[in-house]
Amino acid sequence: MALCCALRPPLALLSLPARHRSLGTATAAPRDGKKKARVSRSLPEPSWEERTPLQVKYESQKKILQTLASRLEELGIDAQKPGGLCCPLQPVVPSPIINGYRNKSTFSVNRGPDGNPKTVGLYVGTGRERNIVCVKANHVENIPSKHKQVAQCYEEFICHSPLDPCILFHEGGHWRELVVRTTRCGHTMAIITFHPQQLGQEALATQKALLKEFFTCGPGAVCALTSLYFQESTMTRCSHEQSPYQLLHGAPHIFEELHGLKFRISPDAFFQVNTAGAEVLYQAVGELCQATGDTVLLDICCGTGTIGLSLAHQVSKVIGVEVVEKAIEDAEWNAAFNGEFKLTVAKRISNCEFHSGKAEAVLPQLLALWEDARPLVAVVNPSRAGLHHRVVRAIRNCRSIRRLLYISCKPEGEAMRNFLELCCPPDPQKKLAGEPFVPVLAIPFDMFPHTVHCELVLLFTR
Ligand SMILES: C[S@@+](CC[C@H](N)C(=O)[O-])C[C@H]1O[C@@H](n2cnc3c(N)ncnc32)[C@H](O)[C@@H]1O
Repeated sequence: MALCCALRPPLALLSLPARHRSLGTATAAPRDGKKKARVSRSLPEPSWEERTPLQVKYESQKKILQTLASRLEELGIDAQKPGGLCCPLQPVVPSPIINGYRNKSTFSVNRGPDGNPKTVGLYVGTGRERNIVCVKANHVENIPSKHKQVAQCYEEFICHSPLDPCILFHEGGHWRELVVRTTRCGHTMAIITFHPQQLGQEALATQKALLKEFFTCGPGAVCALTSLYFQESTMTRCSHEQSPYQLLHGAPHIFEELHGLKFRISPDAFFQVNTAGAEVLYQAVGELCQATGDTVLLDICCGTGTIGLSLAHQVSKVIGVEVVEKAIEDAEWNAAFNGEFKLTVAKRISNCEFHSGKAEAVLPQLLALWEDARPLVAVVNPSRAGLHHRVVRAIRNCRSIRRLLYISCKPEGEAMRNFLELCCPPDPQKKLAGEPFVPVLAIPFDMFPHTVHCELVLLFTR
């Protein structure tokens, strides 16, 4: 069982291991242990409370760049820069919003500290210690009050339902997760996951009707949902293709504004969880791309097309690739809508194409068409699983790509493997033939205040 990331933050920060509690902010740590020990002796180590979370985050990003530098050295690449980092690390860019910034929250249904098995909230504890409980999210600072209100109403609904919560699939029960998504224009989407177990169509229809009634004319109407979805699911997670999101009430999409553009968002489409933070991030990505009028921008793992569409006016063409079909439909709609109505942008958005499918399947053929063409800049923003090795190979072997921005919320994980494959010497066995990339700049963004996590942008050139 995974801990909900909305609750991880304060707990995780407080329990940071001692190795994360070294000194320093904007300057890199000395490379030799001796010097480091001298620094530690001469200055008392500040407690976590004495340091800002941004300093804590800076330290952890620094360690990631130090790890990358040593791994590259092991491959025979002279990568160590001052402080043992693989490239300069800029200070963490703060989020414009600190509290209540989340536009999406996922609430579980499970036993609370009082024993109530119909508690809607967030998990605390660990599976290994068998001490997981579900606690209400009322005091969690990064979740907005609207999300808490919908969670409270859902709890009220399931508490009055004769059906059981589904805690362990094989033990039966029905009521599962609630996802709440909101936008700055006041839209609220709720998605309820339900385990059908042995229920027939008629019984399912009854539950859906009760849910709709509760949220449209019952006590849940205070939430003023603009979309209410229901998904039957017998697995931990189901895509729309595996089990469709069923619209019970309202509009099929919510809409968000970002950099003056309007974005349509489907229930299963990714959107950065901190919209104001995303604006800051995309602005910086635009600057780091150094695009000229004839640049072609590859937006790999593009979601609803936010990065490509934000930068479309700077480049000759945007090519987006994304695995979630509904997100690609959103991206196409977003391109068309903003192209048609946003005549104020310097160039109308008519230069974007989006491809649906796994990047590892789509990209190799796509890049073959662009080899030796105009300058290509690649922006990759994969999920935590990182890029498939075929994607790295296709990028690496496409000579026109001289500049690559890797955006990652977990650079210490699978992304590290990608960094090494991008930068290692040519390796015929792995079919990594092109010139290696070199990391030249790292900028962390505080996309997730109240947590230990950052969004890291790593710029590579060759
Ligand atoms: C962190 S999100 C970034 C989305 C987008 N760049 C943004 O800023 O909104 C990662 C995206 O990668 C997509 N994705 C995951 N695996 C993929 C794959 N194998 N091929 C293409 N897209 C993938 C996910 O569906 C998700 O939309």
